[in-house]
Amino acid sequence: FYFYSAPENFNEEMLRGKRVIVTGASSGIGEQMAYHLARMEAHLLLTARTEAKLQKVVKRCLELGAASARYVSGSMEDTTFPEVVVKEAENTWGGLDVLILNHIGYSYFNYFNGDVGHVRKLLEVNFLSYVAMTVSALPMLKESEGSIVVVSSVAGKTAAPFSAPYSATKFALDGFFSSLRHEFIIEKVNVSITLCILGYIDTENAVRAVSHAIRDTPAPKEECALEIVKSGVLRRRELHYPSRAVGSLLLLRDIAPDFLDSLIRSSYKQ
Ligand SMILES: NC(=O)C1=CN([C@@H]2O[C@H](COP(=O)(O)OP(=O)(O)OC[C@H]3O[C@@H](n4cnc5c(N)ncnc54)[C@H](OP(=O)(O)O)[C@@H]3O)[C@@H](O)[C@H]2O)C=CC1
Ligand SMILES: CC(C)CCC[C@@H](C)[C@H]1CC[C@H]2[C@@H]3C(=O)C=C4C[C@@H](O)CC[C@]4(C)[C@H]3CC[C@]12C
Repeated sequence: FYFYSAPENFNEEMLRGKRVIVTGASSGIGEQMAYHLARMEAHLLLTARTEAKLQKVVKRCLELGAASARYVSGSMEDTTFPEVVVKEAENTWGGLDVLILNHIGYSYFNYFNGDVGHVRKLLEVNFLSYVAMTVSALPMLKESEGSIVVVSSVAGKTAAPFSAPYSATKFALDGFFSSLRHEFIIEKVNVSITLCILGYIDTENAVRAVSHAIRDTPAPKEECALEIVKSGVLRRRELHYPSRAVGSLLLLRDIAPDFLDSLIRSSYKQ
């Protein structure tokens, strides 16, 4: 169906020697992706703000078998930082195979408080920096016929309460990257774009933010991270994880949107 052939089955050797950038790799799902990629013997460039955490993750990646692992620390609130990260990859590897965009800025989980400045900042960190990373990395990705992986959420396909700014940034990713995917196909640019639609995952930050308010049991971050890596390498269009829960949610969204909305509200503790 696509003009390029996408492999059917995943094999860990597909990552051996591949040059991969992972953003938001100091904790949560990004950290777990780094460990999977390390086991698969990829070259890693990790980024996030906290240098001390990145040092520990890099050390662990080297122990796990990464072909190489380094980090560059900085904040995606800084509009020059995306290019700094990509330049680091260019200088060390002279190319890039996979760009995994995963970081998010801090969101409060509550009624929208009218703080427009927060929305602006979150759009910069969660959305515009993804665009800037893609623009900088695209020449190398075209050259390698590589892959872009964009980590989003069910909140980027259907809205839930207490996450208005966050949800807006995730919807923006879908609009931008799904449009770009069309253009790549039209222009025969052989760079895949995988949008990852995740449900509630058991990362420390997410559990701290929502466990008091949400009844659901979160899915494991280790398995989630592996599924993201696999779907990117297999050049899938979208990943739905956990697959049944996200699948039913999206089906309901299209056939019974009011019912889905009431289900979502009833999953919140009163
Ligand atoms: N956990 C969940 O329930 C769900 C998560 N997702 C998505 O999965 C992805 C990962 O989420 P999760 O692992 O839970 O998140 P975490 O909060 O665990 O990790 C976020 C990462 O982003 C980094 N980060 C935070 N602020 C900035 C900044 N200003 N500039 C650069 N990096 C920054 C953090 O490191 P540092 O603080 O050192 O900068 C950290 O490495 C996100 O895209 C999220 O939207 C989607 C659905 C559900
Ligand atoms: C049918 C229902 C069970 C489905 C409802 C699922 C809703 C409630 C779940 C699914 C995705 C979840 C959000 C998410 O994507 C990531 C984060 C970032 C974290 O740092 C703070 C919490 C936050 C905003 C989650 C909040 C709760 C969300 C909206």
